[in-house]
Amino acid sequence: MTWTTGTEAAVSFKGAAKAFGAVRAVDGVDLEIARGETVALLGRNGAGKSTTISLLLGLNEPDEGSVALFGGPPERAVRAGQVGAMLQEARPVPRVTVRELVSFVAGRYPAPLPVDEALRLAGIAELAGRRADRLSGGQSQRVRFAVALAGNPALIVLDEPTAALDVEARQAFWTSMRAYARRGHTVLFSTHYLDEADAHADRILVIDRGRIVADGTGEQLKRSVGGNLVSFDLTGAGTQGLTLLPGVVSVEVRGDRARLRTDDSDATVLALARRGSIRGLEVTAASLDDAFLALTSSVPEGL
Ligand SMILES: Nc1ncnc2c1ncn2[C@@H]1O[C@H](COP(=O)(O)OP(=O)(O)OP(=O)(O)O)[C@@H](O)[C@H]1O
Repeated sequence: MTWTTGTEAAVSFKGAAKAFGAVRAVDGVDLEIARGETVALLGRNGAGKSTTISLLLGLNEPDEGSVALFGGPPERAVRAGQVGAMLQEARPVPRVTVRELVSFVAGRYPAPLPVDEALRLAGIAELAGRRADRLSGGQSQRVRFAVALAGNPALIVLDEPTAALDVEARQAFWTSMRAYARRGHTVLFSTHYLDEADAHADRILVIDRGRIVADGTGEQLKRSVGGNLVSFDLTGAGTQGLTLLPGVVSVEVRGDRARLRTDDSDATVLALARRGSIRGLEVTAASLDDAFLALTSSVPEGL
């Protein structure tokens, strides 16, 4: 079957949209993810990450547009064992051990990983004999990761995979995920954590109100919103004309402090000096957090 070994994108969305009543959870997404990429889907609560993932897995049908995995319908790729998923809500399976659970899932795929390898990769070798329904939240999460890996799928989709993990487990998780990605597999994970997206993805997709509002590396996203932030005390002076200063991309005022996003901080600072506005002056590089806040709206849907 050529479509399993072809060169089509691992993931392809064309104008995909999905609404729940008046809420356009996914609002016209065009997206291609190449085989072997590790991609983070970053967005606030309710931005549309889980809905995008459910369209991708064929759990929901788009109202408009189309979604394809490896050049075919998602259900076909899922049935062919090309996709492994770790979703947010999953009920533990009662009365089976972790090894039995992972073996059962592996057995449903055409070319699974050896069960011990899946357990080891997910960092839960020592939990193999434990009952899967008697684990802590973090342990259960790692079991779900092992379940997602068990079939050795070409594409693995992880919805907020580190949400319940402590710092150590989180690090161990990312080490495992990177090891899996290095085998040439495609990984898509959603997260609220900018640092995780920056550290562990080749590419970050920022989603806001169901739309992809930015697509690039962490560095590219930082640059796209203006490289530096210049802040200073207003000390009663007005904010008039700040947006017109050289280099300034945006102006934000918090209390008595102004923050200018600028793509030419030297020119901005010189112009501020000419205005006499240099009290408490500070120039910092824009962080991914700044980029994220600039790219996404702070007003919840519907307001
Ligand atoms: N089954 C549903 N019925 C009605 N509305 C829904 C449903 N699923 C999602 N929504 C709405 O669609 C929007 C996007 O939700 P989604 O769960 O995709 O966001 P998310 O980015 O995954 O959020 P979170 O980070 O909180 O998990 C939200 O406004 C949500 O309330």
